[in-house]
Amino acid sequence: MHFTLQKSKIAKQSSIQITGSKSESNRLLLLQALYPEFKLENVSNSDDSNLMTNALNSLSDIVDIHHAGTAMRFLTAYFSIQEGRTVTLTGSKRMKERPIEILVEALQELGADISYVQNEGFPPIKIKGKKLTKNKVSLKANVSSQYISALLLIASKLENGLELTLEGEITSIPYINMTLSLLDEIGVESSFTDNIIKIKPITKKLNSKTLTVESDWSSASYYFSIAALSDVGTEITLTSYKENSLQGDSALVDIYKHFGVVTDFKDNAMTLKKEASSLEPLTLDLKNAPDIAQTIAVTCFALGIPCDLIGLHTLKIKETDRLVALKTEIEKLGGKVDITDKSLHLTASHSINELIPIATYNDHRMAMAFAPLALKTSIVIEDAMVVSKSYPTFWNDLESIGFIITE
Ligand SMILES: O=C(O)C1=C[C@@H](OP(=O)(O)O)[C@@H](O)[C@H](O)C1
Ligand SMILES: C=C(OP(=O)(O)O)C(=O)O
Repeated sequence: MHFTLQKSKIAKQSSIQITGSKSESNRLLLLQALYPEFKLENVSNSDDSNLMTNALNSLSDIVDIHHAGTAMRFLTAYFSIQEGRTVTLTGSKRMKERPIEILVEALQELGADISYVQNEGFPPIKIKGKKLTKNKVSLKANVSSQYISALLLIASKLENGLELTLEGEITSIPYINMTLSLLDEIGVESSFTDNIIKIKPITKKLNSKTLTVESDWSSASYYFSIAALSDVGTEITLTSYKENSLQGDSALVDIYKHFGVVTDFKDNAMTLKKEASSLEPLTLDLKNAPDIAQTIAVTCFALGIPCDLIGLHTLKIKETDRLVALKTEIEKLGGKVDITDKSLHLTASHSINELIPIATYNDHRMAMAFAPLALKTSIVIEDAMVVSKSYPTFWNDLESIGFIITE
């Protein structure tokens, strides 16, 4: 379904409630399956978190996690330790192109029984759950942090815990720290020094408690972009956010100062306020926050700000090759983009072509990142419902603040 977004103007003051972080939810859902003694509040309503919940509750021997990358990686580790159970873990066409070999090899080294059903190194995989007795493994850390988080999430259930050596430059580190912080919150001890992570095994029942998931910062990024493109004085309040977040995408607060967006935290909410700003070029390394690259590139394009985004080496193995997708769609709209396999350079442009259909490539973040452009010109978003992967109520929320959207 294509959505047309008429050139819109948003309310001077508005408020939005986004549900819990998809990343935190998918970790905590898995941990809850391992340790049923704790409860969760503000769990993400995303497709990916629903798929995670269903997969953890499923008794079927085939589990299909569609486009959900974290679910694919985390469940590979989870099913590896479900003794006596055999599961084939599969996903969408794109998921079958997203590499999983580094994680599979690490689990195999720990003793897991995993085999490839179609192509070596990629889903679908067949996992025969068993007790893993080894506790030391090394893996490449520069491809996806999700492999590392997957191992950490099951580590406290291994009889000797886990000692993980990370080889090479570590990518997306905040996501690894998020995993360790959540483990700490439920009572699992760990250490992370230099490139070695150690997790202690848990032998007794954990203390029961309720954990409240903080709202999703990657979803919040679209409101930072909307604020940046709005009139000076516009305020958007987003609830259930804290200043000291576990989510690396909270770097948005500093990054969007460049675009005149000032963030105030009060009573469990943050208010984004647009102030006057200049059009200085922007250079950013996003290796710690890859999911906000599309949002930032489109903000720059909309404001006519040139930018150099580096540290984007993980983007080509996400829901689509996000570097190619960004270049293709921004250029359709009249921009000029140069990419390598890990960077994007945007040349400042001074106009945006109207009503060009923007392709979304089964990537929720393509649809959401381009939507704020409607504050500058009328746009068309193809397959607009892709947003449900992480933010199912995105379009309703945009309408509630003044966007005019028609099918
Ligand atoms: O662990 C996580 O929850 C995630 C880690 C990141 O992936 P990479 O480590 O592959 O960059 C991020 O892009 C993804 O959306 C969520
Ligand atoms: C990359 C993402 O998700 P995943 O890897 O979990 O599919 C994302 O949400 O931007």
